[in-house]
Amino acid sequence: MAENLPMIHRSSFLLPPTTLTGQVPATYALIILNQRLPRFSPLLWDHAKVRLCADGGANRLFDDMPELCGGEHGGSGVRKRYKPDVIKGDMDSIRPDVLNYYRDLGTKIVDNSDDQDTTDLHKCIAYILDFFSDERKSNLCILVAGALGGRFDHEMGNINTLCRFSTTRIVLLSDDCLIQLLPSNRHHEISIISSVEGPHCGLIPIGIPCGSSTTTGLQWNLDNTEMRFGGLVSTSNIVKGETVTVRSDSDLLWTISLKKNSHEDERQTP
Ligand SMILES: Nc1ncnc2c1ncn2[C@@H]1O[C@H](COP(=O)(O)OP(=O)(O)OP(=O)(O)O)[C@@H](O)[C@H]1O
Ligand SMILES: Cc1ncc(C[n+]2csc(CCO)c2C)c(N)n1
Repeated sequence: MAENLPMIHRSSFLLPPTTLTGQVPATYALIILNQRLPRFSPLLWDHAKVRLCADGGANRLFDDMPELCGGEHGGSGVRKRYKPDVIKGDMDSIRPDVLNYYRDLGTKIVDNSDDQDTTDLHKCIAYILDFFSDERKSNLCILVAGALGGRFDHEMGNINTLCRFSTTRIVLLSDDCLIQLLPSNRHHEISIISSVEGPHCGLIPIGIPCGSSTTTGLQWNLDNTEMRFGGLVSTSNIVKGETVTVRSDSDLLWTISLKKNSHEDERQTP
């Protein structure tokens, strides 16, 4: 039964697509939020089969991508190359010039201004789940750029989205770290790509206390350990091996630091 097999996690989306020979690739979708674009956003873009901007995320794509691409083809060349498939949200943050620019390029605009009860990130995830067939959904991984840092209510809203869509693989990313949910109905094998991530990491129960968690591959492993807010949560832990394993009786957040300059290193080491 699938539940008995480990769920494998590997941050391959942080490596250039050309280096991923011999692996069955995930089907990636990218959502850009309204926060400064992480430096590796062009890489995430190249991995993605569908790219969405959540409302004001379109401003960030428009403003930040030319600079991130080193002004290679001038701002307008970069903007045309990085055309989102969809802009979706309640449209109270996107600038009119940005909306008109991408609409004229052919981006689909979905105005959900009538829905003031779910976040723009939630709306984008719902769109992606409708977009892919059941077969492709089984291999789907949604990358969310700009999900951390800045407003704490937004950060918590983004983490809540992981919990609302707990059966979908979603990775929240910032320049500094990534966060994903490890559902308790599976055990987990996290393959560490040490050129781009680690060593700092954390395992955090969310919503409810966690009665028992057991890990391998960390400096401070959990051994049938209870975690709860107000008691122990595993922060400032360190990855020790190539693989971290996690078993737990409640869902946990897994977070790992991302290395600065990792892509320069990657380019130097073929
Ligand atoms: N400072 C931030 N930190 C983390 N995520 C953010 C931040 N700002 C925006 N986001 C994310 O980007 C999405 C789109 O942002 P946008 O500013 O368009 O949202 P919004 O609904 O207009 O926000 P609000 O009306 O609360 O200011 C949000 O749904 C949220 O997921
Ligand atoms: C209890 C409660 N708190 C806050 C909001 C506000 N809100 C939550 S999501 C959203 C859309 C943001 O694009 C807005 C305005 C609400 N509806 N209900």
